Amino acid sequence: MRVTICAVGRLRAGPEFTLVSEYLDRFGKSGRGLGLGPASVREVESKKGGGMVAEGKLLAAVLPENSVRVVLDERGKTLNSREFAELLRRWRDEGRRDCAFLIGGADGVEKGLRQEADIALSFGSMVWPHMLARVMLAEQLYRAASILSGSPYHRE
Ligand SMILES: C[S@@+](CC[C@H](N)C(=O)[O-])C[C@H]1O[C@@H](n2cnc3c(N)ncnc32)[C@H](O)[C@@H]1O
Repeated sequence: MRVTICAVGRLRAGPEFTLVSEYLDRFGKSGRGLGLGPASVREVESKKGGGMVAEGKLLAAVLPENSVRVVLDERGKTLNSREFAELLRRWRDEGRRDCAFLIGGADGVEKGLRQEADIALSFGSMVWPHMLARVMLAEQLYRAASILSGSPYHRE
């Protein structure tokens, strides 16, 4: 199952970019034998303004067809890392070819996209900058692949 992170905003070279690249690379390697990955990033930017609605249209345009959709949203459901890994495993076992994660901009993900998503996933009720949410997602993808492969990276 391929993973696509559809995100508002361009991540320039810097610590967040390095971390996202590193974790997604590790996810790709750990997930290969599990039928998970690779992961890629599709970034959108509304240069003419238009806020959340314009960003929503751009995000919808880059979503892979028939993908399972996960919106990252602080009001969403919190999962522990094993539960997140199980969710990925279930979608993979159901034969889903694509899983898309949506990360919004300063105003969040447009309402329609939030309502249509298969799940809204929260990293806690605090609001994080979108680039940190991207780093955390990339790390949790790698952690999920480590859990499913039985690697000792994840400990409880
Ligand atoms: C600066 S936040 C936007 C917050 C905005 N108030 C809202 O209503 O969504 C940018 C993006 O980062 C992600 N994000 C921030 N905090 C999050 C959290 N605690 N859990 C999940 N995603 C989060 C979401 O995708 C959000 O759209």
